[in-house]
Amino acid sequence: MGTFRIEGGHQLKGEITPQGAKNEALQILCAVLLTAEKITIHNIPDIVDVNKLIALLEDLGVKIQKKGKGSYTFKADDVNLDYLQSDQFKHDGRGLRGSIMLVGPLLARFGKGYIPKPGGDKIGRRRLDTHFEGFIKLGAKFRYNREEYFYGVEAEKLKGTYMLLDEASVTGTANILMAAVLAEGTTTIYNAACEPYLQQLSKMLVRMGAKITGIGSNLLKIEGVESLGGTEHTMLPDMIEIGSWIGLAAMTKSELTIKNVSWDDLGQIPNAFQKLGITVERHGDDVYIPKHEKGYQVQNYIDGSILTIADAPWPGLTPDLLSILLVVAIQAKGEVVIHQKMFESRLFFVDKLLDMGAKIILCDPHRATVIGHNFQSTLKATTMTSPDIRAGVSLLIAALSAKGTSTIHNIEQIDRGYENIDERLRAIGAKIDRI
Ligand SMILES: CC(=O)N[C@H]1[C@@H](OP(=O)(O)OP(=O)(O)OC[C@H]2O[C@@H](n3ccc(=O)[nH]c3=O)[C@H](O)[C@@H]2O)O[C@H](CO)[C@@H](O)[C@@H]1O
Ligand SMILES: C=C(OP(=O)(O)O)C(=O)O
Repeated sequence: MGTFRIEGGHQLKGEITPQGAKNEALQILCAVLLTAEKITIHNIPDIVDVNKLIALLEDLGVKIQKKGKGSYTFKADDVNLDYLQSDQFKHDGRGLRGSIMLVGPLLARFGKGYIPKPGGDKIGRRRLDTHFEGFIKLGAKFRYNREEYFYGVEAEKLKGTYMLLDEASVTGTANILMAAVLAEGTTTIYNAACEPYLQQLSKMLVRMGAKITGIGSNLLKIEGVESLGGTEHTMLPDMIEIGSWIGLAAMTKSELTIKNVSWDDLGQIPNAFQKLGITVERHGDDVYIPKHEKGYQVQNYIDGSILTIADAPWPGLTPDLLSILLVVAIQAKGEVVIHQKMFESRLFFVDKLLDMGAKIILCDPHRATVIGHNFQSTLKATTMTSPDIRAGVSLLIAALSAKGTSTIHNIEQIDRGYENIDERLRAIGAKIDRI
């Protein structure tokens, strides 16, 4: 188990460039299975989950060449479907959430897709019904081995149809979309998720020859084609990382420039931090956070009632930033309710923040009320364990703002999604060591 040692209480300064988006990378990498032609991808983040998926593709027989930092070519012209029944696949496929999106492309191109129950954050129930209901609607036969937690779908030829998803699942929409592009006839997906990750995937599929309309909306129309060709794709910057650095800057009273953020793809993210009173300035395509010498004051609603920050499917606020917004609220002036609607076990990490001296009431598993210190009291350093990727980074931000030296164990959770985080934070003045 890896550990970070963090000496808190230092202001940071400088520029930080976000990595390529983790959740986009997981979709885009699975899409390479849809064609026998070469696909070139740039800005792939060097993080544990993505590297695990690249290794899975390699084990499936995809020819992979590294062309430079973050740039790879992929050629899936000789896929080894037997690997899908191997014990190694049953073990390795479990290692991350994103592996679930191998199923749609495999089903579409080869008529069968299998996956063990995928991993990812333990943040509450993470069901897969939406994915498999979609495949069944397209004509696939579904089977599930309860003993091995092994899912499978098979179909000679998928047939386009209309479907209304039971929820706007991000990976579910990507999976069904990747199956539908090679189905016979027209598929309509209503209540589709439309995060920038999905917009990017859709645009890539169109460049490969797919016929998709409604990109960016919750109504996708896909006219199936016989086959797809190669393309080149560049990942957007990771919006969750960008949000993490905004929170870090405010909480440590640091002046920070976050470079090349693709501002127009950030949706509600700047707005959510601004509601906490944080100055988030657009400088070209950079985010500039000035030093918050006098702190930041939570904005109430027009009628004076207490602010609630809640997640929602895109274009609502992503749930992946709520843990970070919660931590940043600890030093705000005022009160805020953080409502994590999607996941039921994602707020339990507040216990560690209470140990550090934060004023938080966990109202129920989904809601926490934070009463800000307005920097009148500093958090105390402590020893903690990272329960999931975003809670891990939130604890890291808390530790960097705290008085004294903290330790965070189980940092593998953080490495799952943040590239070389210790080195990049040291470059802007953080005192952090990997021990
Ligand atoms: C690899 C990857 O891309 N992971 C992301 C993906 O996970 P993932 O695709 O697994 O998450 P889903 O979008 O399927 O759903 C996440 C949770 O939200 C609930 N839900 C979802 C949609 C909805 O309209 N209402 C609702 O309550 C689901 O029941 C589930 O508990 O999307 C999540 C939601 O943005 C993010 O937290 C994850 O980082
Ligand atoms: C929940 C997350 O990731 P995953 O879906 O990969 O567990 C996340 O990125 O915050």
